[in-house]
Amino acid sequence: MNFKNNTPLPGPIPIPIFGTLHIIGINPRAWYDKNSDKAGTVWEFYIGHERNVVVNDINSAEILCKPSKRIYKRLPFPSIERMGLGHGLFFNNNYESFHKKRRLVNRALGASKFIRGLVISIQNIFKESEDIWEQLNIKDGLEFDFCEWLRCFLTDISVLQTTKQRSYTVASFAAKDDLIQSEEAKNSLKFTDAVDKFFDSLGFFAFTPLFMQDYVPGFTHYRKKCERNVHFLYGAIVNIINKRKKELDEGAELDADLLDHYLIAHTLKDQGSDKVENVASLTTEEVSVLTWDTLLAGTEATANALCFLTYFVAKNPNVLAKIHKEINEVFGSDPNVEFTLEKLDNCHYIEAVVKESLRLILVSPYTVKISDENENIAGYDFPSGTKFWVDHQGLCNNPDIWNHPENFNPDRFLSKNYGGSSDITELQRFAFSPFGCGLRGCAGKVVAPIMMKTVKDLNVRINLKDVSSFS
Ligand code: HEM
Repeated sequence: MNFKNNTPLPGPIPIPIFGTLHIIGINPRAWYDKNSDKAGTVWEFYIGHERNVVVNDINSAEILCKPSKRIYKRLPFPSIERMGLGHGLFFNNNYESFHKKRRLVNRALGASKFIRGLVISIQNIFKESEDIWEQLNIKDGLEFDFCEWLRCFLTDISVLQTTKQRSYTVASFAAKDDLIQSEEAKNSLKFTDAVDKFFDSLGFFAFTPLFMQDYVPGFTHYRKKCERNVHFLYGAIVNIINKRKKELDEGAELDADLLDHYLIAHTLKDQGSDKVENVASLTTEEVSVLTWDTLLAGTEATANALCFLTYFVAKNPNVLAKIHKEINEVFGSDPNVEFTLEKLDNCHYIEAVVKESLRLILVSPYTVKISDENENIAGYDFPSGTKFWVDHQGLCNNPDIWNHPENFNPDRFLSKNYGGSSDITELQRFAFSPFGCGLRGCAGKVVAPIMMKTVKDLNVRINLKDVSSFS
């Protein structure tokens, strides 16, 4: 194993097979900060024998974040590609194929019919949650793991929007399985359980060198277990798609959700512009992988971001009071009022709260960019194929860019017209990167804040008591 390279950089000393993985420990951020403090703006570490370069300065980030065909590849997941999931969007590092899928996903997620449908689904599933709590006859309040509930809630929404299927994770969570007796509910729980397991395995797939996954007994056993889970999940998605294809062939009405969007893309039923360009429609396999990608990319990230948001709001009663005030002004006092996109657009303060929370703690603190050409970054020459880590958490919390970045201050994102102090500079606009950057930046970056706003507005109906103990 050879750790020599043309541009030696400071960084922890690697060992064969593990590289520097074994010393990262359970708090990768602390490890990262320690190395950055010691080594400065550019340093390196190794995943197995693969070199990874960390860059912390804004100029390097600007180069790596440019939307350019030169730097569009993300960290490869060879074992996931081996399972056939590399030709969708998230794990796709083939430019032509990625570009075709990305345009399609952008179009699907940006369609106003889709966004309106999403807002309605969120309200309906929230109402179900409220009904379940009522059925459980909860009078004096309910203590529950709010983040876990959010995760279930987001899972039900994402499954519905991407596969048209009802899942019952909220019901199962709130009722502790009592209300989940039907075959349909049991199957849906198996499906969402497999989704959870896939998330759990992602870290393993990303950071365990292929050699270890294939040849070191404990690791090989775990890889096989994860593969069985992927095959189950993938098979379930293919079944859903075949069923829907048949319904559409038999003349079923089109819905505004993602599945129908992918199924009719580039066919005669497609009202979008791509039809004109004579692009081939998607195969069942491609629709399955795209469904997989949008289901998985959106759920966990949004649920985690909402957990952080709730934490900050609970810790800042003055912010909660302002949210209540805005909701009363925009929606009135009737808790059953329908949420519309137009009304959500008027929630300027809540939008600022969402942004500030996304800035302060990032769901994905780093992204990895791989250049297809030689690059000169921070004064060093790097060969093509170098893996660069961009520190978005650092960009969003850099004291040279943000005034008191450690404070939770939604006013910094609220325009003066609405009582805030916002005067966001070009540099801040660039540095605000919770959704990553460049060609591979989050495909859900428009829809995610709308989801967060809707959920937050609805959540205000849950009385956050005893906020001091919220941790
Ligand atoms: C607050 C919620 C979310 C956060 C913080 C978030 C963050 C991110 C980040 C950091 C990336 C990687 C970007 C990069 O490599 O530069 C990403 C990719 C992606 N996200 Fe999100 N995301 C969120 C919600 C969503 C939602 C709701 C969807 C879709 C329904 C979605 C779909 C995607 C997809 C498809 C990709 C892969 C894009 C590509 O490879 O071209 N995300 N997201």
